[in-house]
Amino acid sequence: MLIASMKNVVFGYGDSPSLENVDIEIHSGEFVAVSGPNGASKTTLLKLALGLLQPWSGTVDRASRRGDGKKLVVGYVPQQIAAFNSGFPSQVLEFVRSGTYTSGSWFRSVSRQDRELAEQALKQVGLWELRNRKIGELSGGQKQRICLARALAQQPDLLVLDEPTNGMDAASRERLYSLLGEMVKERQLTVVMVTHGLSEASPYLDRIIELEKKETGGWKCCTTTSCNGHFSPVV
Ligand SMILES: Nc1ncnc2c1ncn2[C@@H]1O[C@H](COP(=O)(O)OP(=O)(O)OP(=O)(O)O)[C@@H](O)[C@H]1O
Repeated sequence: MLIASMKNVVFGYGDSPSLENVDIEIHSGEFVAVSGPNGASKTTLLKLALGLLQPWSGTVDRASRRGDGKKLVVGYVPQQIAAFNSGFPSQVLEFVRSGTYTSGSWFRSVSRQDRELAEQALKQVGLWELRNRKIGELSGGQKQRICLARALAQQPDLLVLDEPTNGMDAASRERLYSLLGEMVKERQLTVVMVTHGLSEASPYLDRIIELEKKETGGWKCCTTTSCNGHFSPVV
């Protein structure tokens, strides 16, 4: 099933386009990485795909329903988690559980299922022992992981992650890639992830969307596809 597609998309923040001729399709159950140097418009590409930015021209289509007719749930973990200063008042488990509210009202009472989903997500990212700590007291890598746990607690069909391994040590990065790879295989989760760690992630990836500089100054997308962990250009 086609989850999102971008056809001939052009976008820029100023007078000239920074992203040009973007043609991408994301299918259900794929693990796709978006890669490229700093400033190559990776975050911009995610925001266009999510509908947070509108293209100058071209079309962006997103599925709103799953194959079984239920609403398609999207979990988005942005790059900068600036709001978590030392005074951020929430406790870890409470924050992760708040992810489950996105499927209903903020004002409904917390169900047993919400609790179980939050607990499971926190265990999946390996931070169960920190459940009673204040978020503001955590390290950068730990904050990153609880944001991921919050997104997982939503039981998303599509997970959009912008550099989720920022601040994580090697063991945590490996654990995250392998967890995502497992969820893609077992639950038909679709993952689109901006990363600078292609070599570590590549055993789990189906495709890489690489942003390359054009002679005209903007950036274009080149897609490569996986074959037993080796990637070759899509022709
Ligand atoms: N709101 C904005 N207004 C104007 N320019 C912007 C805005 N957001 C991003 N840009 C510019 O657009 C370009 C692409 O930014 P973007 O954040 O998408 O890059 P990126 O590939 O994700 O970078 P990084 O790897 O450093 O996170 C950069 O030159 C950036 O300065």
